[in-house]
Amino acid sequence: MNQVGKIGVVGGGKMALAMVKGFLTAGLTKSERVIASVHPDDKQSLKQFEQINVETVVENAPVVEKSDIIFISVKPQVVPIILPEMRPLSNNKLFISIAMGITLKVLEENLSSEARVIRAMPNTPALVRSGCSVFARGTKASQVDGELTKSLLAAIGTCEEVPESYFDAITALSGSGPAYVFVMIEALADGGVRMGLPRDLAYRLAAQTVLGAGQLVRDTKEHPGLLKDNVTSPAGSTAAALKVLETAGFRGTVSNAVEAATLRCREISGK
Ligand SMILES: NC(=O)C1=CN([C@@H]2O[C@H](COP(=O)(O)OP(=O)(O)OC[C@H]3O[C@@H](n4cnc5c(N)ncnc54)[C@H](OP(=O)(O)O)[C@@H]3O)[C@@H](O)[C@H]2O)C=CC1
Ligand SMILES: O=C(O)[C@@H]1CCC=N1
Repeated sequence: MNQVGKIGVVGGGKMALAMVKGFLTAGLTKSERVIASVHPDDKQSLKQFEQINVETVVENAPVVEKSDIIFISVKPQVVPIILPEMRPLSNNKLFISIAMGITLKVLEENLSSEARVIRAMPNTPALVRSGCSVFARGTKASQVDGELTKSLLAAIGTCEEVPESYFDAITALSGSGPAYVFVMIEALADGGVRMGLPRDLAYRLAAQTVLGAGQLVRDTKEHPGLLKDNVTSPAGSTAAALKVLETAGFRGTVSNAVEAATLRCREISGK
């Protein structure tokens, strides 16, 4: 635990809170070694950081000054506002930006030339240490910085180093992906309720079904199509359901959703 320096969070919102709670649950750091800037208007985040005994401040400067590793977790539109504030304090600090669409080039150009910068893309299941994250290193970030980032993000799920060119598609797939899956879980449960199940049972079964199906793909490494075939009995109920999904363009719709999110990331990146 001692090797992880003091962690700062600039923009203590939903994703930052999920990560910090994950770090604390993983025993990677202690609440007194974390500091977060939280907007006074974001009363909910303020309360939640206070509940986990993390020091909160309204200014970003003290976060940078007091920390070794600083997570940039404001919305992409706010990044150009906060980088100039942080620049004079950013020498020799490690910055890990999780902001959608904000490139390493933009981060490096707007922080001190001595700042070490990493771009990461986590997702909200980090809260329960089942997230998946990727990261890419900037020009000044060393292999040791990469290993440190990996140790932090791997404590809250899986973590891989990837080329930065993958980031827009990854943001669209795994960054935003939990939202698509939550819609799926809600829809599965709604269907069950429509067919007469109690709501709480329907949510429990829907959540466990998604979790189990994901684990089956991950652990067996079988093709998802084969696993789908294993569920689908000839002239059975699954085949009847799949016909409805295929007729409605389920696959194409999900795939198009990933494309739409990727294009939005590219737009933010100015590509
Ligand atoms: N949510 C997710 O699943 C994921 C999000 N991300 C990225 O994480 C970042 C944050 O997203 P998310 O947590 O959802 O958003 P939130 O809006 O919950 O968090 C951002 C926080 O930054 C605060 N803020 C606004 N302006 C400033 C400022 N000038 N200085 C300091 N803090 C400020 C906001 O306050 P206020 O609300 O008052 O404006 C808010 O509390 C985004 O860049 C997003 O792309 C990445 C992966 C997944
Ligand atoms: O919706 C967004 O812009 C962010 C990026 C990934 C998840 N949430």
